[in-house]
Amino acid sequence: MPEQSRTGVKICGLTEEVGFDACVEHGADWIGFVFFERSPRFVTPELAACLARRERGQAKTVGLFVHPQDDDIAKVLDHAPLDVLQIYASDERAQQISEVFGLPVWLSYPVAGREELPPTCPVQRMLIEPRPPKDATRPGGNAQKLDWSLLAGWQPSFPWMLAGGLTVDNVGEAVRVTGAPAVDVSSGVESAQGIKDPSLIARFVRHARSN
Ligand SMILES: O=C(O)c1ccccc1NCC(=O)[C@H](O)[C@H](O)COP(=O)(O)O
Repeated sequence: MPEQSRTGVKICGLTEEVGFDACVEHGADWIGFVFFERSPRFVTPELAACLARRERGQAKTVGLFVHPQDDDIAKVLDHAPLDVLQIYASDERAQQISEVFGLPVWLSYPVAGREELPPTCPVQRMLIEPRPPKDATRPGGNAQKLDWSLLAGWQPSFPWMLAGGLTVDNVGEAVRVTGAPAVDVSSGVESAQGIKDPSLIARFVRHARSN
């Protein structure tokens, strides 16, 4: 977990060793694996397990699931020991998943307006990101930026994370404008969809914590 005053950083959608090692080397707090088959970042449980074994003790692993059945999660956990489950589902389903698997759950919470910001947190953390475009093939990982002004002055009593369209060039401003205690990125640190760029990862982590 990041120190209290230090912005937490999650790098999501790891698929290969070079990118994974860069996350570890440059101090990412969380490394995400996408178990959504239509994503260019999809990994099998076996590949996730193979990559996770390269972790050297600091970063936590996050498994990302979209409206999963219990079996979908169980099959992954049979191979890959995950520290956190990031879920796209209802509040109630996210709570149920946390109870079934006894793991911390983060609920991905797409918003389009300030009135949609969550008043409560049914799980361990809310991941606030933009509602995907109507033609999107996936609910996240679309390099789509949220209007950060929606979050100005929002100070929930629960842990949250900002995601969506973050890059090495805008993450510092995003943290300053929103006060986000943690940030999440996928597209913004890639040289191609699903391929992470180690230098972008290094710069993103540095800029996220430069405030
Ligand atoms: O990353 C994906 O391909 C993905 C696929 C399906 C559901 C969620 C997905 N990503 C979720 C994340 O947590 C992303 O890191 C987040 O949406 C930010 O993505 P980006 O705007 O590309 O930085």
